[in-house]
Amino acid sequence: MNPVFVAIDTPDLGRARELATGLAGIVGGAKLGLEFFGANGPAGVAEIAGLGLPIFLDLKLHDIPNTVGKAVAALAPLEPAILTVHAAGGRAMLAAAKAAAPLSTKVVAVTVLTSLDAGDLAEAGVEDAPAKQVERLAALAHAAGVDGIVCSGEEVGTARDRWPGGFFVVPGIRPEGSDLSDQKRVVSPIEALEGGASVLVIGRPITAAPDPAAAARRIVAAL
Ligand SMILES: O=c1ccn([C@@H]2O[C@H](COP(=O)(O)O)[C@@H](O)[C@H]2O)c(=O)[nH]1
Repeated sequence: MNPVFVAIDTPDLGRARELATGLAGIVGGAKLGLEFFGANGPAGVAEIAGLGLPIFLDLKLHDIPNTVGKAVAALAPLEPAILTVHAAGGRAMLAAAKAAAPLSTKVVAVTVLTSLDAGDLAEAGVEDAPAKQVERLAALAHAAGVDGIVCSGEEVGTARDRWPGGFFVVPGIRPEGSDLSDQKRVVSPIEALEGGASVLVIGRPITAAPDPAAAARRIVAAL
């Protein structure tokens, strides 16, 4: 399977359609997140899904178990290949998400956002390093019965060792020479893959390139 999922972060349905059409056959799937969903809703997701790429619905749900379970049930007709929730929502919330998801959907728990470093965690009252917090939340996600986690490429190797059958989604991917933007824990595509990533989420290095298809081809060819 092609592990590259392109993050289509735009509120513009036409632009999303153009990217998904141009990248089908080059990448393995399309990730649609809050920006796209807020503007276009489930109908927009269904329209992009109709273009042929597997859909990763990255809504990072985080609420009480009943609310998250009902939200996942409401999203179930979209049958996303992957759906995110926040591991910090706790064991019962994670279990409720998994129970409400279609069998074909991988429910993955976001551990520590790749835009955060140790200083950011300390500001939120977490004194441990990101790697330790990822380890803790990965163990919780595993125990709760979801399919895997989202973490950075800096932690995926250890996480994979501890959960060999897990599904590991790695954003914060930056090919040599590309802008970090708001990402703080980044690795290259090949480092993420060699670390044990199941899916590489890559947004701006592809979508902000003058020729997104050529940028995606270069990344996939280097794996
Ligand atoms: O920890 C996380 C979780 C999710 N993301 C999402 O991945 C993409 C990354 O986009 P880039 O343009 O390649 O930075 C974006 O949609 C985020 O919402 C993440 O970056 N980190």
